[in-house]
Amino acid sequence: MTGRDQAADAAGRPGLVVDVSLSYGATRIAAAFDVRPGHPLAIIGPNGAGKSSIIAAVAGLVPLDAGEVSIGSRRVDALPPERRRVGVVFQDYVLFPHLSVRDNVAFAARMRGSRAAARAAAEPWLERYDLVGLADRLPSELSGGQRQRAALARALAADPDVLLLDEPMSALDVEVRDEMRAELATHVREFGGATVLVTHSPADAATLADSVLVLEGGAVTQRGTLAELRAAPATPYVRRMLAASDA
Ligand SMILES: Nc1ncnc2c1ncn2[C@@H]1O[C@H](COP(=O)(O)OP(=O)(O)OP(=O)(O)O)[C@@H](O)[C@H]1O
Repeated sequence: MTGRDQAADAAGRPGLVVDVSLSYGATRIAAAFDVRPGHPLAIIGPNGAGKSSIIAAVAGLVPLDAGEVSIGSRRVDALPPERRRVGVVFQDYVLFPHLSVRDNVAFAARMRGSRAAARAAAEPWLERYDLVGLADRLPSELSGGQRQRAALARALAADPDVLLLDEPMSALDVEVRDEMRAELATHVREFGGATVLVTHSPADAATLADSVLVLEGGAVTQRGTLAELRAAPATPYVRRMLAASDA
């Protein structure tokens, strides 16, 4: 058994191993980390640190200069995004604007079968995410929190091995953020697979993740639990970031 197979949990969910480097012209971004199923990792860092790029690299949306992405014993970095079994929820949720909530959630199943079968497959996800009453609406007719739920339901309905959340809370009003954060934490726990979350907020990391990877200027500067970071911040940014929050 390889180390990667051992990263799978008792339910057989695979872990994620990432060791990637990529560049945009002179801007270089590199990170290596692993994520166990059921132990979400938060990537925190200042603007432009490369957090979204790492997420995009795992999802297959930007090309690598070098490195690997493996999910369990499957090496996926040469696969197109749709064959990686990675679900992504972006900052702005990117639901298909011309499709109803029902058809957004049914999207992955629709790629594999008929419209009727896909809509039937979407039904339990609509129920689970409290979207039944909203199923015939377009994304533009939803609130931010409802859009977040729909985007999560769409990502998870595809039965991904890995869930990537890029600033999932940032489009939400402060008033609903605490409630939505708790709701999202419940859904992430229910998913139970390897989950990576990009955030600027230690409060998000505290609620949604087990540990934190700090990315600064395209490189990893620290990894640990929030308590470990607080006990020994590796850089001035980590110190400032934690001081600015009471998470
Ligand atoms: N498509 C692109 N072409 C050129 N440069 C890019 C591209 N995408 C990102 N970059 C640059 O790469 C760096 C990392 O960007 P990235 O979006 O990954 O950072 P981030 O940590 O997610 O930032 P933020 O917190 O502001 O969202 C930035 O300097 C950015 O300008």
